[in-house]
Order: sequence, then C-alpha cells, then structure tokens
Amino acid sequence: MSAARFAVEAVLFDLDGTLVDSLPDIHETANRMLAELGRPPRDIDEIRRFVGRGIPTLVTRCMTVGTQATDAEIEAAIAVFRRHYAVVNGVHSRVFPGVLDTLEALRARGLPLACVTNKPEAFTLPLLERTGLAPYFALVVSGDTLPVKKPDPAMLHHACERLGVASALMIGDSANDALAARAAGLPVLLVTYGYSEGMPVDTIECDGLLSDAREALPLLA
Ligand SMILES: O=C(O)COP(=O)(O)O
Ligand SMILES: [Mg+2]
Repeated sequence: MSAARFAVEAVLFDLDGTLVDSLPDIHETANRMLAELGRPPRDIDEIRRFVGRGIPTLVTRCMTVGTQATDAEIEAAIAVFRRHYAVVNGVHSRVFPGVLDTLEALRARGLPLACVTNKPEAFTLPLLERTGLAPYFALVVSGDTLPVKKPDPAMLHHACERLGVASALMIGDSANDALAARAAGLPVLLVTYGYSEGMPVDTIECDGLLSDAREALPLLA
C-alpha cells in the first residue's frame, strides 16, 4: 500500500469486523431467534453478509432472504433477536490480532479515539467492556445514538464534534464505513479481515487496505 500519511487529530474505529470478531455471537443469536420462530437456521457465511447496517437490517435479511415475512413478523423477530443477543453478546467474541497493540500505540501518542458502530448502544457498551476495549475510547457513538446510521456521515460528524477535532481517520471494514467517511470528508482505511456484506473489500473505494490494524501506525503522522 502507498506511504500516504494522515495528519489527523483523532481516529474513529468501527466495531464489528474491525476491532472485534463478533460474528460467532451474532450467528448464534440469529439461529436462536430463527429456531424460536420455527424457521430454518442460516450458516455463518450467510450471516457474515447480513451484518453491517445494524440489527433491524440483519434481522430483516434473516427473515426475508430466500423466504418471506410480514412487517409485523420482522418487528417481533427484532425483539426476539435482542432478547437472545443480551445473553450471547461477547461470549465467543474476540479482539482481532493487532488491535490491542494499535490502540495502545495510538493512546501513547495522545490521539483521542472513538468507536463509531451501527450496533445499538445496549450491546455496544457491554461488548466493549467484555473485550477490555472500553478504556481506550473517549467516545462511543452507537447505531441508535442518532436517528441515522452509517453510511450516513452524521455519526462521524457527531464524533468529531464531540471530540472537538476537525479531522479524523476512519478505520472500518465495510462500504458503510467508507461511504460515511467519504461523505464526511474524512480519510478511511479498511481492514481486509472483516465483514463487508459480501462485497470484495478491495472493490470498495477507500484510502488503503490493512491486513492488520498495526499497519495504520506508520501512516499516521
Ligand atoms: O451492527 C452492525 O450491523 C455492524 O456494526 P459495525 O458498524 O460495528 O460494523
Ligand atoms: Mg463493521
């Protein structure tokens, strides 16, 4: 990747697929929900493609891809998903290799860090606590903090405003992160190991790819 330098005042991290491998918990929760509703299970690769735009979209995809559900059934399914996820969230989730070193190094440089995720706050904060990542973040912006989610840029604008910075680098794993950053006028790097809704990550327009979060360190001025 090119030796571009990002002279930024803060770093914004996506959560699912970027900091934490939460897919096993999301998969287990989706299948607990489907079983309770008398529907067939989905395999983990399918669920990987469904993650990225928040829980209502994930559940809608689980209930409608290759099958059918009414709006009322989807609403009910979201409540079932949330009930199971409250128990399963964090049990099998693991911090990706290189993430802790990266957060430590950025903290040592005095760069404020924010977590900007489409996951609802009720699940974001416990997951950050359970994985030991919470202390690194000066700010957490979740999928229900504002009326809109990524790819809308509002969450990123909100994060910069709350951190009191004019510039930030976004690090994410999907087109939702890249589009939000672009619309907010911020540089964005994508990790290659995350969940990108079935899109090959190297086809998503961004400022560079990271096979390990530590690769961002030399790129930050
Ligand atoms: O909740 C999701 O669907 C994705 O969450 P993320 O924004 O942390 O990747
Ligand atoms: Mg993500």
